[in-house]
Amino acid sequence: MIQLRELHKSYLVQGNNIPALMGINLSIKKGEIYGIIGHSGAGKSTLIRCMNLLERPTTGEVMIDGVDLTKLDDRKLQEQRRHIGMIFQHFNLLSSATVGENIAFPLKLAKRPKAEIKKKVDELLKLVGLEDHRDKYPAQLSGGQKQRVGIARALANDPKVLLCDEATSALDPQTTNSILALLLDINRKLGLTIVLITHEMQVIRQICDRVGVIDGGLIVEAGDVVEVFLKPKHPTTQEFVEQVADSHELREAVAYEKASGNRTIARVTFLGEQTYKPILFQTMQETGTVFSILQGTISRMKDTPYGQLVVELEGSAEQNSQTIEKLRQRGLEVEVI
Ligand SMILES: Nc1ncnc2c1ncn2[C@@H]1O[C@H](COP(=O)(O)OP(=O)(O)OP(=O)(O)O)[C@@H](O)[C@H]1O
Repeated sequence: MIQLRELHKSYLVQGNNIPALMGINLSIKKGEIYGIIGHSGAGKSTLIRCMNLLERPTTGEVMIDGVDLTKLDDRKLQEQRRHIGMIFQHFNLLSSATVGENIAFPLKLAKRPKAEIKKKVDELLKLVGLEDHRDKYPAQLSGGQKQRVGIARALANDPKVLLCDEATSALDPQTTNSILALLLDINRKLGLTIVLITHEMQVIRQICDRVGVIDGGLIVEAGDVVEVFLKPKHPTTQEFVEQVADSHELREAVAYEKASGNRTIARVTFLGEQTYKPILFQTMQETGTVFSILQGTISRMKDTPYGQLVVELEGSAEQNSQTIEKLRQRGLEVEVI
């Protein structure tokens, strides 16, 4: 649905070219939720704004559903932009218009008939759960409700793609969850392709299918969320994964245990169905190994359950390596740390 090829963007600041994107190649499939994560200044906003040419790339291609936006004249670009909805961190609502009028705005711009606009606004209010707020003004709404208006307005022209620019960064954790749940619901109901940028791994873990990590204007790692999350390779990715992994406490526990003897400590990863099976306990029983758990997580990445246990094996060296071998044979990922 979206292909970015060799995308470069520099800003001219006081006569100097400041590079923000340095050759981005990215392919986003129809119907998926693709997350782009990066630190402040990495180029996230520039990248997402290049996807609808709010920001014109210096060089490179922006293909949306087979059309290269960089090659279009202004009129054709306006037309194509109707297929791309966008929501923003600070909502960007018209403060002097009601909720209903904000949602109707893009339909009026597209010169849709009145009856059609009313029907569409009704549908969208229902979709985002704001049926009772049609005549309120943005100032009378909570942050979460404002973002729901932003989402409804972005969907008014039935876009193929929804771009989300830090859409939950101004919201508290509970409201963030409800907006992410709404985005997931819309993605499933409408088959809409969603691209979101964020600096929070939690957002990626909750709703994205795939993720790209941006650092210094380049995608430094990309892949399925499950893969990238469980085996982060690039140091920046590792930092983001640590945000949600209690790594500090773990490092302390591992250091303490290692200091007190020649122990084997392993991180065992369970994925999908394996997560709820007693594979670890059974294997330890078979090899007669005693173990203790230093840290454990059982959670989900979107629809995929996973578990990660850090265990200390207290058997003989032979028992421990036999245990590790058997766990691997049974399909678990085991990393000795
Ligand atoms: N309009 C602009 N003029 C000049 N430089 C800009 C402009 N917008 C962004 N930049 C620069 O481009 C680089 C990337 O900025 P960008 O806003 O895309 O990063 P970001 O990852 O979205 O950061 P943040 O999360 O802080 O918004 C930064 O060095 C920034 O200073």
